Amino acid sequence: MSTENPRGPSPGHPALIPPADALRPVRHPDAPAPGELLGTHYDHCFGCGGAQPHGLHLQARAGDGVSITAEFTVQAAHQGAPGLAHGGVLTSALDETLGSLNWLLRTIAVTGRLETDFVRPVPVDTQLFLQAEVTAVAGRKIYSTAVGRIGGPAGPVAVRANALFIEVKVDHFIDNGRQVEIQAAMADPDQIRRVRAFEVNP
Ligand SMILES: CCCCCCCCCCCCCCCC(=O)SCCNC(=O)CCNC(=O)[C@H](O)C(C)(C)COP(=O)(O)OP(=O)(O)OC[C@H]1O[C@@H](n2cnc3c(N)ncnc32)[C@H](O)[C@@H]1OP(=O)(O)O
Repeated sequence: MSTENPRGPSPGHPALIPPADALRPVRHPDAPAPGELLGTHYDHCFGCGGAQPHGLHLQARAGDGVSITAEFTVQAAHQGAPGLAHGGVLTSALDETLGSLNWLLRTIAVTGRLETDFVRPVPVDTQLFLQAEVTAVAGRKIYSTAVGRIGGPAGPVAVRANALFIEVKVDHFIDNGRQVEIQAAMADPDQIRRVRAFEVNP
C-alpha cells in the first residue's frame, strides 16, 4: 500500500476551481481567536452536537486566517467494513470541518459540492486530525479545502477534500427544515443569538 496519495490533492470538478476574479477570504473581525474552540452550532447536529449518541462529536478550533483544525475519534458506531470507518462518516467529518470555516467569515452557507479523496483506511479508535481553510470567495461562493490525518497534525494523510459552499439566508433553514426542529431552534436563545450575529454582520 502506498504511504501517500500519489495524485496529491485532486484538482477536482471544474466547479471547485475559483474563477480568476475570486477574492482572498477575509477573516471577520469578531471571529473566534486562533486556538479558541468553536463549540457546537446545534446540539442535534450529527457532526458536532452533543445530543447525538452516535454522532461525531467533532471539536473544531479556530486557526490563523480563515482556517480551522478539528478532531474526532472514530467510534464502533462509525464502521463500514469491520473495524474501519465508513467513508460517508469520514466525508461527514470533512463536511462539518469545512462548514465550520464559514463561522470565521460570519457567513451562513451550505455545502453545494464536496469531493473526497480516500487515501488510506481509518481504523476504529483512530483520532482523526483535520485541517481546513477557505481558499477563495466569489460572490456567494466559498471555496475551501481540507485534509484529515491519522493520530495528529503530522500523521499520515487519510482523507482530503475540496468543497464549494454557497451562502444562504437564514430562511433557507426556516423554509425547508422540519417545523418541530425549527420551532425548537427558534425558541433556543443561544441558537437565535448566533443566527442574529450572522445576520447583523454580513
Ligand atoms: C432557525 C435555525 C437556524 C439554523 C442556522 C444554522 C446555520 C449553520 C448551519 C451549518 C450546517 C453545517 C453542516 C455542514 C454543512 C452542510 O452539510 S449543509 C447541508 C448539505 N447541503 C445542502 O443541503 C444544500 C442543498 N442545496 C441547496 O439548498 C441549493 O442547491 C443551494 C446550494 C442553496 C444553491 O441554490 P441557490 O441558492 O438557488 O443558488 P444558485 O443560484 O443555483 O447558485 C449560486 C451559484 O452557486 C453555484 N452552485 C450552486 N450549487 C452548486 C453545486 N452543487 N455545484 C457547483 N456549483 C453550484 C451556481 O452555479 C451559481 O454560480 P454562479 O452562477 O453564481 O457563478
